[in-house]
Order: sequence, then C-alpha cells, then structure tokens
Amino acid sequence: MTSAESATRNGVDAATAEAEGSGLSPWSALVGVPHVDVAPHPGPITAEIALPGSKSYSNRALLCAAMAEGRSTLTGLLRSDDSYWCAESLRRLGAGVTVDGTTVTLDGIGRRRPRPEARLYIGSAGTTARFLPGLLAAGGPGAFTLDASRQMRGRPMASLLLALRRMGADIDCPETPDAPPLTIRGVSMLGGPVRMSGALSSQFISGVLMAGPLALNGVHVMIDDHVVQKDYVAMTLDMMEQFGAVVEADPDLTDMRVETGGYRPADIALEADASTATYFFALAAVTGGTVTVTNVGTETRQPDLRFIDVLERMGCRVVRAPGAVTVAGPADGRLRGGLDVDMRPLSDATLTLAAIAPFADGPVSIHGVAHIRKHESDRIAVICAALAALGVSVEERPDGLTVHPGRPSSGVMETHDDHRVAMALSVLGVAAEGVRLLEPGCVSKTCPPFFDLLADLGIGVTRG
Ligand SMILES: O=C(O)C1=C[C@@H](OP(=O)(O)O)[C@@H](O)[C@H](O)C1
Ligand SMILES: C=C(OP(=O)(O)O)C(=O)O
Repeated sequence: MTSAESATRNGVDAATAEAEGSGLSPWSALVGVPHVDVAPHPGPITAEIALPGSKSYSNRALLCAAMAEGRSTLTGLLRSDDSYWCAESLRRLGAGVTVDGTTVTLDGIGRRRPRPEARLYIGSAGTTARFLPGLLAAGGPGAFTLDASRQMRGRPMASLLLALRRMGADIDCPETPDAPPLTIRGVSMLGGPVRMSGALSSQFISGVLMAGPLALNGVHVMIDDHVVQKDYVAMTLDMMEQFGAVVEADPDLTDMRVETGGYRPADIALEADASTATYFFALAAVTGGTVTVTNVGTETRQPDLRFIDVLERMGCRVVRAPGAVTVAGPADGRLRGGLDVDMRPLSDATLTLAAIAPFADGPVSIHGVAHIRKHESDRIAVICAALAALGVSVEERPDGLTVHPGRPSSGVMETHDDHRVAMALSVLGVAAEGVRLLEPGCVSKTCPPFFDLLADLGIGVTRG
C-alpha cells in the first residue's frame, strides 16, 4: 500500500479506527455523514452497471498471494473496509502490498515471517478473522497478535479455534474466551485430520483449509453435519488451486484434503461482487425496470448470483450469460408472492429478499438462515423490527421470517453497523416512500460507492 493510500483523504485514519475498535478504514466512504435520505423513485430503473470486486475473492486472493513466495498481481480488487484491513494486516506481517486503484502487486512471504512480532488488526472482516489465524499458526516462527473491531470481537470463532488447536495451533485469547484479540504462535499447527461442524459458518472450514498448504502434514477436514453456504468453501478451494495448492474434495465437500507444500504466486482477475449485485437486481424487480450487471455472470461460483432464480420465481424475467446478467421486473408490474425460500446457501441475500417482499402479491417466507443472527447484526431480528417499524406485517422465527404484502411507510432507520441492512433498506425506500438511514457509512464494509451508484441510476440520495 502506498503512503497516499493510507492517508486520511476519504476515509478514517487507520490508527484512530483501530484505537476505537471500528471497522471503518481509509477506504471508507461517508465518514462523519450522520444520515442519508434515499428518495422514492417514480419510474422504472433501467441501467447497465459494472459493480466493484467481490469481497470474498478479494480477501482470499490477498491472503493466498501473501502466503506465496514471489510476486502476484490481482486486478479488480474491491476497495472497501474489509479488503483494506486484510491488505494492511499482510503489510504489517511483512508482505509487500502495493495498491494502485483496483490493482494490487503483492510480494508474498510464503512461510517466512519477516516481522515475527507483528500486531495485526482486521477490522470487521469475518473472512480475514477466520482465515488468518490458521495461516499464522501453520506458518513460520513468530508470536503474533490479531485484533478485531468491537463488532467482530462479538462474532463466533470457537469452533474454528477448537479445530486449529486440535491440529496443534497455539492460540490464546487473553481477554475473552474464543474471541479476538488472539495471540498466535507460528509453527505450532502441524495439521492432519480434523472433524468440524459447518452449521454456524462456512468460514471456519475455509480457514482450516487455507492453512493446509503451510501445515507440515497438510489438513484433512471431515464435516460432521452440514456447511451453511457451502459454495464459499468451493470458492476457497478454487482460489487455493489457482495459487498452486493441491486439494482433493468429494462432491459434497464433506471430506477434503489439502497437501502441504505452500502456495505459488499467481495473476488473478477478480470478478464483481454477486452479493452487491442483488440490490441492483432487486431495484429492477421492484420498480418494473431492467438492470444488467455487466461483470458477474453464470460462470461465477458466488452463491448470491442465485438470487436471480428467486426473482424469477417472483415473476421477473432473467437473461443469463457467462459474464453478465439482466433482470427485468414482472411484465404486469407486480411481484409474485406465495413462496417459501430456503436462503441457507445464499444467506447474504436474505435481507435483499426481505426488503422487496412487501411489494409481492402474497406472503414471502424465508427459512434456513438461523446463522445470520451471528453476522454483522442479528439480521433476522433487525430486519423484522425494521419492517414492522415501517408498518409491514412480519413474523419472526428462529431460522427465518415471513413478510406479508403491504406498502411500507417512510421512516428513520438504524443500520446497526450492518452494510446489508443499509443497502436492503435503501431498495425498500426507493420502491416505497423513501427512507432515512442513520450511520450510512457502514456500506463501506463491502461497497463504499453504494449511494453514488444509486445516484448514478437517477435515484435521489441526499447526505445529511
Ligand atoms: O467465505 C466467505 O467469503 C463468506 C462466507 C459467508 O459467511 P458464513 O459462512 O460465515 O455465513 C458469507 O456470509 C460471507 O459474507 C462471506
Ligand atoms: C456476513 C458477511 O460478512 P463477513 O465476511 O464479515 O462474514 C456479509 O458480508 O454479509
């Protein structure tokens, strides 16, 4: 990262964010903006749009490139809080990270640890929080501290830490059991076989797999139950292979082996973020418009692209191509309800679906997403409360919700430091009476330009 990149021009000063336990970063937008008003949009939204890079691929690629010995080049990087803190952690570890726009040149360190007492801060990034501990424990000698934002300190880590410790990892939690800050000793994790649960987070599984190439014995992961959002594990294995790792997995991803042997550098073009795309497809759906996202398509492994299948069930017309997707709102102008959707494989899109559900002609039920109560906020509780506050009838269940048809009123909404709450409620506001979002800068976790992109579509956005 160049010094210009770490300056405070647009975002917050990194040292201040870290001292305050915030997830914001020098790449944040809307810092200090107390609220944003999103206006209702009178007509159909029709646009072609290229979206920022995938968070999941950006952070996987940064980590794999840093753990390779030699130079990698990544293009299409997502410049957001989560990727800033990932890149910054790797720089503090001694990797050479130069970011120029959305291109990263990364001189990896392999198993070497040039700064064996590094103190790392990963902000609110679940990916880095779950992927880095294993890489540190399996890599070269050193005693590292890994800290996280207040929000991330409260998210689950226990089954990941248990699995890593079973493979020898020396990881302590000096402040709170099974929560950052973590102290991690290098060369402690030898690897080998381990049984794990994937019922709470797929990231735990990815975190163990990614450590495999650095561990003396590789890793052999056996899943005891099921993996929520299994496609993210497939994305991990894919990216690892692109960086030269040798992996073997059964089709169900319940038995996976990774050989020791390290990572090799690679040049990777990162695709756009399919989770971000869901908000733009949803805008087409609720306004009777047509939106084409030009840089993610059916070739992706990102599960959230399957949100288009849900929209199709709701009466939207979808045109699929390998590198682009078009969604058009229903020809008769009314979304179809009366469906019950298992959102477990694509749970980041749950809030997008909940936000458009009031506009359907029958109830929309969502199930299978109990684990999203442990994401950036208790997402089921938060979206139910938000819909109810806007006058929409909603039933909350432990693993989902049912939303009934109704026209939401306008309102002043908390965003709960959750980017997906802010982005989903924006879509709802556009389709109904508008909405005021408090602390809108939280969108910077995965899409700092979100409100600029809305404005580019002709939507009224006013900063408070
Ligand atoms: O590995 C990844 O990149 C992700 C995995 C998912 O998390 P969980 O499996 O913890 O739900 C997803 O919600 C998150 O946004 C990104
Ligand atoms: C759950 C999410 O993030 P994280 O990578 O922090 O888990 C998300 O982006 O919706």
